[in-house]
Amino acid sequence: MSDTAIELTGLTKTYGTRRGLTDLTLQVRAGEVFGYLGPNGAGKSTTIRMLLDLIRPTSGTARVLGLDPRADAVELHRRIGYLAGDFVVDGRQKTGECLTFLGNLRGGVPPARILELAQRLDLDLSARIKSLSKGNRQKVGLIQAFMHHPELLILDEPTSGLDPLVQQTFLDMVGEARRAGQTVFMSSHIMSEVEAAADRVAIIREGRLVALDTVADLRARSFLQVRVTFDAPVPEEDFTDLPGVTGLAIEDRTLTCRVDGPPDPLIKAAARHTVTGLHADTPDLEELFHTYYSGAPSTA
Ligand SMILES: Nc1ncnc2c1ncn2[C@@H]1O[C@H](COP(=O)(O)OP(=O)(O)OP(=O)(O)O)[C@@H](O)[C@H]1O
Repeated sequence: MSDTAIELTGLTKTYGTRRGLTDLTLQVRAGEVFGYLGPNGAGKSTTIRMLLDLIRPTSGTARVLGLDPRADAVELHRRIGYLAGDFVVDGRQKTGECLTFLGNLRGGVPPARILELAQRLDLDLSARIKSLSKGNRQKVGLIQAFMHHPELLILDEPTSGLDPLVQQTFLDMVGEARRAGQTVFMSSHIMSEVEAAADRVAIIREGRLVALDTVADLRARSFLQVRVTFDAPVPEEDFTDLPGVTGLAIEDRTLTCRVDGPPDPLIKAAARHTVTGLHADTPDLEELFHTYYSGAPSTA
């Protein structure tokens, strides 16, 4: 197998006069977990649909597992596990029947494998699909994508509708796929879940690639929003001029600020008082995008 799982060159899709995706060039290496991030309408599903030949590029090319999504569609669909952003299946079927049917289309999947995944995700295989909640339907989508151990998993918003416990199970499954040498390309608009799973991340906005980096480097360029609460009001001068600290605001017993780089100076300054609460958040995707556009993070 080649060491490139997905190769996109100048990939462009327009819908009439509407922009879908503009001149996207990137490579996903075989064996990596690749996070594809962007806000609603950024072009994530448009990209993914072109990988599966569900829609065709206006210009540019996509190669998937070294093959052409159009000419080699049959072979590719066998070697890929795909979860659509709008995963739909026949609602009259029972989940188990549906998964067995989809497994047979892929050359047969042992019932024990389906059962194992259903148990891990806590999905009732005897329930009718139409009676399932959104999250439970999503589990059916995940199982059908993973069950045949595909070389490449293409997952469009895989954790949509899942509760935190199941999200964690999903992340474990991604980790196992990676250790088994499978490649995972997953889209999301939630930075934290991609951070937890991905080796590298691409960020798209308005149809264009705005960042492509390892998660570690993205995180290093990120910052923390910090809130510290104390048992008594604290003087502002104890916290001014701390390295990396900006946007400092102290109201009564609560301090909020932004920290770029190591939080150590702030933590040490705070520790001179009695800390009753500490909350540190990485910025959401929207804020991080802002850093790529203006060169300066927003201080929301
Ligand atoms: N069939 C279509 N006809 C016209 N415009 C479309 C079509 N599909 C997508 N678009 C437009 O292309 C752009 C990208 O949409 P796309 O669905 O790829 O975004 P996305 O990143 O997957 O967003 P989301 O997170 O909301 O699913 C949007 O402006 C959207 O309105």
